Amino acid sequence: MSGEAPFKNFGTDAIHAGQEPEKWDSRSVVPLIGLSTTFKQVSPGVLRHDRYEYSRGGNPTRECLEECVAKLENGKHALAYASGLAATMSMVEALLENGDHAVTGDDLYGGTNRYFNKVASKHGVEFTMVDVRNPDNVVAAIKPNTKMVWFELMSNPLLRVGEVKTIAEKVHAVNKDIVVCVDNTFLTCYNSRPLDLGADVVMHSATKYMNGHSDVVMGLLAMKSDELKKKLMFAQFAIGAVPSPFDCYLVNRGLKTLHVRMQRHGENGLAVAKFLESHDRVAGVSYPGLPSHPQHEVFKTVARGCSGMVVFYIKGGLEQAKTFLASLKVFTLAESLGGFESLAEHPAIMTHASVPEDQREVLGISDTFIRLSVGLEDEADLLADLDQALKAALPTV
Ligand SMILES: Cc1ncc(COP(=O)(O)O)c(C=O)c1O
Ligand SMILES: N[C@@H](CC[Se]C[C@H](N)C(=O)O)C(=O)O
Repeated sequence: MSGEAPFKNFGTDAIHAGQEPEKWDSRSVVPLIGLSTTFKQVSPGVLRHDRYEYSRGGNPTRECLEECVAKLENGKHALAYASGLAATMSMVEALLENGDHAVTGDDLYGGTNRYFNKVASKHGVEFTMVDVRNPDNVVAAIKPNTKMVWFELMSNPLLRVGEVKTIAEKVHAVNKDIVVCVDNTFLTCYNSRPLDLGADVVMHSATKYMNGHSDVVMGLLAMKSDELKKKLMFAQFAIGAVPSPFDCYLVNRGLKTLHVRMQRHGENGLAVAKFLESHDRVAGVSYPGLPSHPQHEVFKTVARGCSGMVVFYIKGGLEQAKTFLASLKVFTLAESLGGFESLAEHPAIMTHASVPEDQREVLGISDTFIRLSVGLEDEADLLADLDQALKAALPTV
């Protein structure tokens, strides 16, 4: 799978869409960083080209990024936010009211789970979490007041696959007004385009692969519908969880190499997954790009390739997991993912500590469960590092 040709013109669009030098009086080839918070009006309430008024509502550097993302997602519109969670919150604020209901995946990034169930629920929105591996579970959870379905295409942390096309078709057959939102942080539009598979909105924590350099926190939403864009743009302006022009500049720059980076992340991810699968200190590996993944065939229908996210269970217990993580030299023990550098972490203690313990137990986010974000380093160095750390954790098998 990994290595297949990307979507047509992907690299060219990543580099040129929304970046026209003619946008700027100076004909700048690289977009300028527009720091001004406010823009001179022609007369009260009349804006030049009907565009910028105040930077929360629109900013030229942010617009370059948003146009590029819309193109890469094969959407019509994209909106940028101060973080992935700010994008998620803006969706809920824009689409749900007190008394409304949403169906979500049960395997979600811990912070999304925390936001839905501990924050948004306080404002009268009800959430039902289901295992989206079976699309019928989503349909069965729909109520008359359901307004949104939300799941991760490749879930964090278990790397379960949400069958976007089937889920969107079945949900829309019940009620075409239910907004299906897919968090595609783990795969990106290089590997899958949920809008083309029937989703209404695609969401990213751009903090991860979309920026790819672990130096910006940002969220993105993309969509085809003008009506959804209008609602979401109003919420973006009215709530104000927007990114800085400098961060927009950086993510826009990161996108220019998305296709090159994702190709290598996919190659290294597959190599690591295969290596771990054959390692005698490893109890089990999950990587949707591997034929052994229970949803490998389904995965191939929703994605063209996989990323650098690999999860596995180490043999032994918590002590062995901790020793493994402490012994790594090329991989860094840290939260987050999708950057050029390889990271390793312990979801139960780190990224998913906010998921209630009973839920973690049901899902299998146990003491021996380890998540890797495989970066762009040389494959041989990554494999050697994993090997030495596994042997340090389990000197004998
Ligand atoms: C899959 C996924 N969605 C959403 C988020 C939230 O994004 P952010 O940290 O940019 O707010 C994260 C990580 O934080 C994530 O891993
Ligand atoms: N301690 C943070 C966890 C941040 Se996790 C960041 C990223 N989504 C990942 O999965 O690594 C918290 O929000 O509790």
